[in-house]
Amino acid sequence: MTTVQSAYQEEQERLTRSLGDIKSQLAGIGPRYTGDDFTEQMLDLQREERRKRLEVAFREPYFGRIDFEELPGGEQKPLYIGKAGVAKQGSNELLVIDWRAPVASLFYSFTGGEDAATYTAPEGDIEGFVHLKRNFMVRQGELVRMVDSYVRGKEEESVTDEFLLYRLGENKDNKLRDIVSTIQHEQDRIIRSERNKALFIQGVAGSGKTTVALHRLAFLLYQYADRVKAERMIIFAPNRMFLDYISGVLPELGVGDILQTTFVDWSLELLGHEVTIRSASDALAYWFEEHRTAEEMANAAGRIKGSLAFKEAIDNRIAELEQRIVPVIPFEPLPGLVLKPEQMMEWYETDYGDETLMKKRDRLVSRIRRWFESELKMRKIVDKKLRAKAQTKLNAFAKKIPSYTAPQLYAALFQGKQAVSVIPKAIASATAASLKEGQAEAEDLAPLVYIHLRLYGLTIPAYDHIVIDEAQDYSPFQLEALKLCQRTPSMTVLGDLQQGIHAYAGINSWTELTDLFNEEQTGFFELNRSYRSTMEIIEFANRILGGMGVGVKPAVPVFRSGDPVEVVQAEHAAWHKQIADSVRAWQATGHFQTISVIGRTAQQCAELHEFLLKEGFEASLVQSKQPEYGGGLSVVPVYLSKGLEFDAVLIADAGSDMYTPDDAKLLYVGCTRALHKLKLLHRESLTSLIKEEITV
Ligand SMILES: Nc1ncnc2c1ncn2[C@@H]1O[C@H](COP(=O)(O)OP(=O)(O)OP(=O)(O)O)[C@@H](O)[C@H]1O
Repeated sequence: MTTVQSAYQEEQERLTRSLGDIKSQLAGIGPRYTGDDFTEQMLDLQREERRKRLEVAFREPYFGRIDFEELPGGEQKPLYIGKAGVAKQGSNELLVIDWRAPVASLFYSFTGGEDAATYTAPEGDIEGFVHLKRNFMVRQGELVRMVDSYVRGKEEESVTDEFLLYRLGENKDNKLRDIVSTIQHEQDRIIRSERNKALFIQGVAGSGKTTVALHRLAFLLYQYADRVKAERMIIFAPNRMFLDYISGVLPELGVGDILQTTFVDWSLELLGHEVTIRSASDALAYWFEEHRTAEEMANAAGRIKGSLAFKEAIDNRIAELEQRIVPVIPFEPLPGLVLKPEQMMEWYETDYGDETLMKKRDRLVSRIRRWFESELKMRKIVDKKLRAKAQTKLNAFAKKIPSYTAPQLYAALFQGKQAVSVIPKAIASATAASLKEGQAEAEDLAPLVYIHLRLYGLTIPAYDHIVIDEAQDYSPFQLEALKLCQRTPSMTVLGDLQQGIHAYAGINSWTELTDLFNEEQTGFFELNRSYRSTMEIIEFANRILGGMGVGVKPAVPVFRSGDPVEVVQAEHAAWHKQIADSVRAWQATGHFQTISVIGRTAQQCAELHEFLLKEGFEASLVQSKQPEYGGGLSVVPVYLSKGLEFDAVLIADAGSDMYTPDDAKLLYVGCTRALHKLKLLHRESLTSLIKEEITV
């Protein structure tokens, strides 16, 4: 038997022993408690937590091993690393170390070399030699793959990326997956970054931004278990379908209860549904079903309403309102009974210091009412008529102390002479008209939420951590609103400017968002390696953006080669048939689990979908309101494909009439969805965004 074979056998035996241990621990947990005793219920919850951890461990106890010799004088020890830490039955000795534990960081940060490696533990930096770094793949209790990526003294034999390449070469189903076994060093730095920061991540398509953010949540919950609670964490994603797509990762990492929502849904809830929103699909249709120029996007209402200039105008308006809260005239409900403005100001300033504006206002009104009641009592005013008259005066006086809901104050910003000057007249009057009907646009939500929070404060517990995915589509104003929902900034904000297809609402530069935080509260990371697609696909997609000029950083592919990208001219009459033939040929290989036909508009996709159904394909049509992503064969409008990925992608029509020079980001998004296979058809001449014809 060779050394490799015997090592493999030893590992298989250890695996079998570990699984046996975990199984018997699971069996020992016993049935669930269903009685009324509170202590028992608490104990039951703890047992359930443990059961879940053990179940995760039973599926795949560990994926890595690192042999570490702590200096000075420590023993060389094998450490097995898995998704959930497990102690040996009846002992404190660890069978599996949680991937988030300090020592496990070595598994991700160590990239070879004979020098001592270091990791940071609560007691300080720990130094030592790494002797072995081994990757495993365990399926149904069997060791199916074992790769040594580092063996001390035999570095020439180390194969750093083999395991990663194997994982990347696999097909994808309808859900994003965890990457604990192959987290890369540059990703690990982000995941393990300290808590009290607004962390910004600019990452190219497929660099693992979404995945990394989810792993970061799991890390924070582990590392700061006493200060961070899952129910006080929130993830903002672009739409419901995307939330469904990422929904498998956190449970697989043993994390539950994190609120996952869209900014629109969250805002409407916070505003108590006082406004309704024009459907997101209408806005998408406006921007994507017709050609819109870059200039139109740059001057869109969303950009202006999302700007800091608008926020400043609102801050000024709130400051003015505050000036008007305390009456400047005395209140005299009865002749000779006078409440002076100075007294009201004193109450306002000294008694309700930190409260929000409308709370202070309401307290002031209550205080005046209490003063009124006690004065009447003291003066023994019993005459009913006199009392009623005084009461009417009180009510009239209280009414004059301004009170606003967020929609009321917001609407006032667009009306008549009082309209704020930063909003162009046409936009102001359109907004005023919609608000009259109780309707708002998505871009009105950030200012509305901001006003609501400034007037009434947060009525839910402040968030411990906020994740914002696809943050290039967020305005500075949205972040300002979210900042009010945290005690200290603790955010992970991720996106890719190169995929900023919603430029009518988002940012052009990260500084628009990073400038909202103090420098010491901010961290900025870039991820330039792309893990999703083959080299051929990434290089092809990079060339689409290449024409955009300065500031565009090309994605760096992992060395994973696949088929060349195909660009094929289609005859008008044969276009449909060519689409069906391509899909059929891909399906026939049996290599691809998810295939997407990506169209330019929702209408084109609906037609293609109908055609594919007629041809006998089982295909789903992705639409903007969709709550779920089903995998398999799907037809997707390009602007809804962002964030998703498919084994094979067919860009249905990359003609010059479909993708104008302004649509580079859109086409880039479409092409970078493909993992293994990318093909583009075009009926008219090929879009000028693709410089060279790669035809087969
Ligand atoms: N370290 C890794 N090991 C294995 N797979 C990885 C790794 N990092 C990323 N991936 C894979 O790369 C793909 C892209 O990841 P993800 O969707 O998180 O990237 P993204 O940067 O958010 O992409 P995009 O901006 O294009 O939507 C996923 O299939 C993910 O599993």
